[in-house]
Amino acid sequence: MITHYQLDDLPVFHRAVLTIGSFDGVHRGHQQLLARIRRMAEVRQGESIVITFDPHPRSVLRPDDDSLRLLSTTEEKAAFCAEQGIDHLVVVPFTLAFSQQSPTEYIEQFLVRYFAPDRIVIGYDHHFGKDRAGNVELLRYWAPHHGYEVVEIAAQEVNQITVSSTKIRNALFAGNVSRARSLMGRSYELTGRVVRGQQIGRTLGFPTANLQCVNPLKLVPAKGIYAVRTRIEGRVYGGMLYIGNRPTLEDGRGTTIELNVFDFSGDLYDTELTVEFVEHLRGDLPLKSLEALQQQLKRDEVGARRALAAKETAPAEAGDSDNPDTAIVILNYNGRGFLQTYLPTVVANLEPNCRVIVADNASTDDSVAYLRAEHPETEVIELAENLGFAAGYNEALQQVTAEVYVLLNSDVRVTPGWLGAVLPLFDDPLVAAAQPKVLAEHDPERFEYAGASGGYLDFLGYPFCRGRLFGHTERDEGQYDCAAEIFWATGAAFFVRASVFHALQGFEPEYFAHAEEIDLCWRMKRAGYKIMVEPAATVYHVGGGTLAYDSPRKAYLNFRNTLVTSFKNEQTSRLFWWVPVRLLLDGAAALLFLVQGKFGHIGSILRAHLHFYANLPLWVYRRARRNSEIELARVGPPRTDAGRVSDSIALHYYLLGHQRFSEVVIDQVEVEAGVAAAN
Ligand SMILES: Cc1cc2nc3c(=O)[nH]c(=O)nc-3n(C[C@H](O)[C@H](O)[C@H](O)COP(=O)(O)O)c2cc1C
Ligand SMILES: Nc1ncnc2c1ncn2[C@@H]1O[C@H](COP(=O)(O)OP(=O)(O)O)[C@@H](O)[C@H]1O
Repeated sequence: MITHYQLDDLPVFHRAVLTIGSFDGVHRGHQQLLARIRRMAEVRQGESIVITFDPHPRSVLRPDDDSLRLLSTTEEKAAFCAEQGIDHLVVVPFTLAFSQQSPTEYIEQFLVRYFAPDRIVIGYDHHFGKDRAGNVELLRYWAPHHGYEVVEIAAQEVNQITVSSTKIRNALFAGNVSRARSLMGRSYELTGRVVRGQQIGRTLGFPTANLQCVNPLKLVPAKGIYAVRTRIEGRVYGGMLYIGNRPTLEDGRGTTIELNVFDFSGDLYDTELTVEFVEHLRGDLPLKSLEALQQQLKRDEVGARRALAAKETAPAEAGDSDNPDTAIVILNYNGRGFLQTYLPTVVANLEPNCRVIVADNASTDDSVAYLRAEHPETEVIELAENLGFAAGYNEALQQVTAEVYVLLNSDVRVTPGWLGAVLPLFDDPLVAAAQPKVLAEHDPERFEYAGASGGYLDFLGYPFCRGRLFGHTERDEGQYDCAAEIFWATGAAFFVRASVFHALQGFEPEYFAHAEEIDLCWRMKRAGYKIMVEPAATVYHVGGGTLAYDSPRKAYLNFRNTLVTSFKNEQTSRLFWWVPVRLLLDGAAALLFLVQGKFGHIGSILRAHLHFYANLPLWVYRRARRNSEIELARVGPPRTDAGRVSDSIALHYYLLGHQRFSEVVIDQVEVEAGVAAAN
């Protein structure tokens, strides 16, 4: 490919097939369009030409607007167009005078004079010339006169390209460099010159090359720490990159970009380095001291090396869909009937980049035979024994590579668009888990017990939902249709970021079933992650499928596991008063069961407490181990306040007679889906 920067030096083109635009980032949408232009030129034995402008027209026409941020510099654009097999890139110097040509002058004095086009491929909404008065119609009008043909790019394709560019920018502003990569078809890059800093880095054992962006208009991703690659004298090195204003040092130098290169030593001052963003590791943090910063840097190095190694062995990047690589994993135990009814709804509502896996928990019915015969499109993982929900998923997910897992109960009917509504939440790298709205399959106007429109926690550690308090479920009248940051997402349809699931060692295996998702969400929130609900997606849950809601066994697991969950996750200072209060309240629940004649349930509470105390050493050990895992996985300050109320729902429900969520949580914090920023 030849890049031309001067109109007067252009060669004479033969049968030019040209397109005009800013092609910022030359992402997958652009790539498809460029491939078409190349093919058209080949068929006509002509030359493919991309015309673009530098500086960007917006910075000339609106010089006061400093919001313009570019995904690619002109040099990068040239490299990317060359990769697409384009013959010529013409970079037209954009000036005020150029913008003032009349539309017909633009056609005659610019397009026809310099390119003598055979074909002009142009978006349906393309405008040119003074006051943007020229359009596709005008190009068509002059076509017979000048002997070119106009090919209009349809609205749908143009819109897709625009939406893609916006998505990439938003992904980068949120630090989600993996998403940007899958939309762009290559990693995002930034080039900077190495300047001098305060020379503190070397004293910490981590010299950091301070980069000054070569092009000030280039988009700098969100503050945070990233695993990156860079090339120095022809060799590729891994490294970790910091973007932030160093809250630890409080030196008032504004935002800096600092790179520590692994396995390298040498003077980099005044050289130009290009970094390729591989993965977002965490957000910027104020640390207590330089020693704490040094410890954090050591942990970051471990994380960055792991991320770089994983990317090297990962399978090829996902196709041309926006969705993250997603695996819907259904854990099945003797649920052939449910599979037969509900799996077809999952298969029918799949979206690009999503696949279905059934993990069979050693069923004794003919589930596996049924799957093999009727659902050959579904992968099957056969577990050797029935490990329950928690350990079963831990085991199965060891065998599944994906960016997002959707853990789906076998008794859930999904609806069209459910994946497309929830998955974009994961553009925000701080979102670790999410759920759709869950309605009752057998009473579809009501919320379903497990999850409803998002899980919350009261100050004593009792869970409840938007749409369900204790046993009472509300009718869904759209009252909880806003997306929100919640405390826990239901295990019935649990969207979870795979890397965070594994970093926190998944579910607590001893739980067997019940409340394991609350515990995992709590740990994620303590590590700085967000848990979300997106009610624009709806699923219908049978519920009580494997264990009836009212069974003493369910009550036992419920009391036992919520006890353990609070014990492991509450702050140490709260534990002292919390245990006696909890005992008292569970005692009150036992009295209630006595009145209701549910004697089995009283036994459940007793057994739950006995089990808890008998295993106390295990829980003390687990608490310590989980705490250190959380510290290693930390991406920001804990987010345990969101979705937690500071009073008791038992008080609301039993003493004040409140049955609706909106009577307990008065000010719901509305969150627009997909725009929750990372930092
Ligand atoms: C991987 C990495 C992570 C960092 N994390 C933080 C951080 O969380 N908080 C902070 O204040 N500074 C952080 N820094 C910036 C350091 O404060 C800064 O690089 C160091 O003090 C060296 O500064 P110097 O280049 O001026 O010598 C980080 C730097 C790197 C390379
Ligand atoms: N592995 C490395 N990664 C980054 N910079 C390195 C490395 N080895 C040596 N250097 C040099 O050290 C400088 C950074 O050291 P540092 O003490 O942080 O000083 P400054 O505050 O000037 O950036 C870099 O600019 C580079 O010249």
